[in-house]
Amino acid sequence: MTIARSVQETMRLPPLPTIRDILKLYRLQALRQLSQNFLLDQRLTDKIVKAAGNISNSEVCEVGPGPGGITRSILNKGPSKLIVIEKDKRFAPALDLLVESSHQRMQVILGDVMNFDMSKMFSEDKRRDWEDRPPHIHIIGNLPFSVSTPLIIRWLQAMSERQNAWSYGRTRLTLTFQKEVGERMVADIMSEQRCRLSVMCQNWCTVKHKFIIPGKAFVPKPEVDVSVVHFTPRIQPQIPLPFKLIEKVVRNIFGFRQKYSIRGAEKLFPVPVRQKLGTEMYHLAEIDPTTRPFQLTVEEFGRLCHAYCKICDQDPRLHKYNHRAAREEREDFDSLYEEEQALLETVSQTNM
Ligand SMILES: C[S@@+](CC[C@H](N)C(=O)[O-])C[C@H]1O[C@@H](n2cnc3c(N)ncnc32)[C@H](O)[C@@H]1O
Repeated sequence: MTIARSVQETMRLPPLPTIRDILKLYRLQALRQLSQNFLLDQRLTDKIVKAAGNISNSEVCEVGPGPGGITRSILNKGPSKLIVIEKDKRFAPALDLLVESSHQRMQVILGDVMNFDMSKMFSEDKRRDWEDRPPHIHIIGNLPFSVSTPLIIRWLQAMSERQNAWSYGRTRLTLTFQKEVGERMVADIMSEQRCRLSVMCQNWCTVKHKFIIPGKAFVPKPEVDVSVVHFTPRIQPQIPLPFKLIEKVVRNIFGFRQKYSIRGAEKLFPVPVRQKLGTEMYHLAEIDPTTRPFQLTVEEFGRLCHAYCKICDQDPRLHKYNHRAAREEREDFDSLYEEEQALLETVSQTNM
């Protein structure tokens, strides 16, 4: 037996009441309004933790531990430290029981992970350069879907800015999502599921769809099945531009999924110059305007983002243009383009 393995063996949890017993003991009912569903089957919680890779001697943050099913599987794998972040205070006694059994390795934070800053949460000696191999830090969690999807968008932005847990380097994530959402995250071009989320996730991460957990494995049973997805941040994003800019271009282009992609891209510009600048953007990017959004690779989205930047740099007011807010701003903005509009009208009259 290797030394590492024997350390891991001594780190295993002592016999404990089952999660089902814990739920009974502390009268923990899943709250529907918080979309709580618990995993009671240890083979499944072990499988989620296995999907994270080798976590022994690593520092782990579990988000949304609830009564602690996945938490136990994590502790049994011998991490040097486990910090759990749970919003619902009712789970504190069940989690404290694990703290006592964990050889001082576990800490509970009662709070909302959405606004939690992890930039000082792990040990300093775990920090790695971004270009180096990922640090021995992992984030694992089975959160409600209403939290996990907005959270991953927020974390992609943090990753792009190397903030939060990504100030330690390329921290990996293993998270659950509604099955359809997990499939979208890994969807390739031409696939039915290809969408904004596919491009955003794949731009900053290598994304792996690990496996599906049937809804019936949870208590209470949700309506849908669940995907376990693993993310490793890329050393270089495929599109090396600011998060907000990429998000804006990708969101607009996917605004009309079944139409020519230029239709969504035109919405990036105010009405009077929409067609002209949309055409210019596709010309600069050397993309066929009749391509549909789901046919565009991340690299092609990159060319479109660069072309959009170039056009905005000629008139920086364009950077701020947002067609959704345009109803209120239209008068203001359109007046900026009055001259151009007049010019366009003159040109079209001359051509008639
Ligand atoms: C779907 S349950 C899963 C519980 C447990 N991980 C399991 O697999 O059995 C989600 C858990 O996340 C917690 N949670 C929900 N929103 C949260 C947030 N914003 N921050 C931290 N925890 C949250 C819930 O209270 C609940 O315990």
